[in-house]
Amino acid sequence: MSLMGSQGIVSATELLLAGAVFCLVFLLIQSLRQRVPKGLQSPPGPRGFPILGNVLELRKDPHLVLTRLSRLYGDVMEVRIGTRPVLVLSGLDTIKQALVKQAEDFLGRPDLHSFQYIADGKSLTFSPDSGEVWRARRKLAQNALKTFSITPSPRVSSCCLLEEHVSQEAEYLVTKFLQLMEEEKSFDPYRYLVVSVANVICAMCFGKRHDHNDQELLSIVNLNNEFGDAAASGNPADFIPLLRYLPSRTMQLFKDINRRFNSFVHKIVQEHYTSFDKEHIRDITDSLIEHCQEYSVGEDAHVPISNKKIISIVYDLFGAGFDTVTTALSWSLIYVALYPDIQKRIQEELDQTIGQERRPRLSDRGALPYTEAFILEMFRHSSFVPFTIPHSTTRATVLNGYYIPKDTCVFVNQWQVNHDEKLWKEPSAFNPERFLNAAGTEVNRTESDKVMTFGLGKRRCLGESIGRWEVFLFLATLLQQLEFSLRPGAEVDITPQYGLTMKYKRCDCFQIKQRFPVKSSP
Ligand code: HEM
Repeated sequence: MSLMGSQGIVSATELLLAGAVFCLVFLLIQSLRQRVPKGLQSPPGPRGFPILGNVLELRKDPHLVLTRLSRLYGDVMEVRIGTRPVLVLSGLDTIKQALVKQAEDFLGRPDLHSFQYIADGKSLTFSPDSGEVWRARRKLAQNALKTFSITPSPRVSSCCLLEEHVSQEAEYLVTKFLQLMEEEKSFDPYRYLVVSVANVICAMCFGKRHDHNDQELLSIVNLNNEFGDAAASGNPADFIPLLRYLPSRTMQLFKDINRRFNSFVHKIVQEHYTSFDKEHIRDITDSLIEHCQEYSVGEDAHVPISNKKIISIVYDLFGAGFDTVTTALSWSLIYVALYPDIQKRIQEELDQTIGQERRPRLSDRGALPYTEAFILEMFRHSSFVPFTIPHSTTRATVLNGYYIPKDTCVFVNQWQVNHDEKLWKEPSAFNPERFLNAAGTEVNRTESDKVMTFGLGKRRCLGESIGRWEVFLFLATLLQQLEFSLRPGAEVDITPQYGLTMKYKRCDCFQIKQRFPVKSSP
């Protein structure tokens, strides 16, 4: 994620007010910047304007602008956003060097003003903490996700696991799309995808599925879109500190979105506290409450974590768990509709491997190389998460011979890696076969490991497995039963619109055909 955007990040009034005051501050900051040790140099980068830095260049499609600039300045480059220097990393080898080999140096999150409003400043994902408490919370989150996604146990029956939730929602979508097709002749699948995907993470986090017309859930899934837009169009106060003290529409909107999201989750958590029964752990929220009761602050000899910081993990999991997967699925559907031959090949593979008598299961994944290659190409080509969440250096370090001071904000350009001509033949072509071996029977792991979608290293996406499973199972279930196409003559624009996650312009131009009569799954 980056805090720049297509809508212009700073309003004219804010700029004028800021301009006069900050000339002085800028000069002061420049003089206070850490000195570069002898023999090393600062990363190169484009010259910016005083106060604004490179903001004007980065207003529109920053992932493309920074990719272009990286060709001029290299894989380690410095731009300035407002008064803040930002390190921009490109090139798979350089990014691996930073996030994997020098993981501890690049582990932090920047202390951005707006991040304190996410989960009341206790977000596992966005708060600047990257020490022992963050590690312990990340482990707790990983265990909770694992318990409620794949591993049947005496405490969690298989009906509560991811596969069952996804299968149930995918079946709902098949029925709904057929009904919409009869009523409206063409439709926009996004509205239904987002609620189905949200229902999966809701079931895991809160033990509850919502009706597709549930206004409360609909308002929350829409909030998530607004969150992505607001975060991506950036908060000027994050980069020009004194703007925090001036009224700002962008910041007000961002606070509002977070307040509404927090109160939705808070209410559910309170209900869980009231009905909690340690003999019957229903979902991730219960398992976190149980953890709070068993290891309250001070009792856990290793890392004391406050109850608030334990419970707020569910905010991160719920918040991160549906926009990303929905966006991946909506890109998948537009690609199969645009490339009917590719869709046919996936369906032939599904027919040969699974047939029509039963529904796809997660265990089928390894036997469907073309479907997997398609999903990899969807991730690569759309690169719908153009940047990771910003990182920050935890100490002064050296990368590719350049000196990087402590607390430097770092943007990692995933889009650049996925479209790098040095890594990919014809990167702008959509071609799943690039991921298959010559016989077309196996996914080539050297190629698939080059795709950057979930970040890398210690901050790598915590829900990566779940995200990949969900995309696979939703897609396989939909394509087994339905053939997707676009309404003849429909004008579709799939240019990604810049945001936290990039989407194409929504359109109600999808059509479907049932491939064979629906049978219930054994
Ligand atoms: C296709 C689906 C998904 C994509 C493409 C995706 C992508 C990402 C990316 C790029 C990051 C930032 C990594 C970094 O900063 O270096 C991230 C972080 C994260 N993701 Fe995902 N994600 C997906 C699904 C999920 C799901 C389903 C969950 C939870 C259920 C989840 C939970 C998280 C969390 C908690 C973090 C923060 C990790 C940390 O800061 O330590 N994600 N994800």
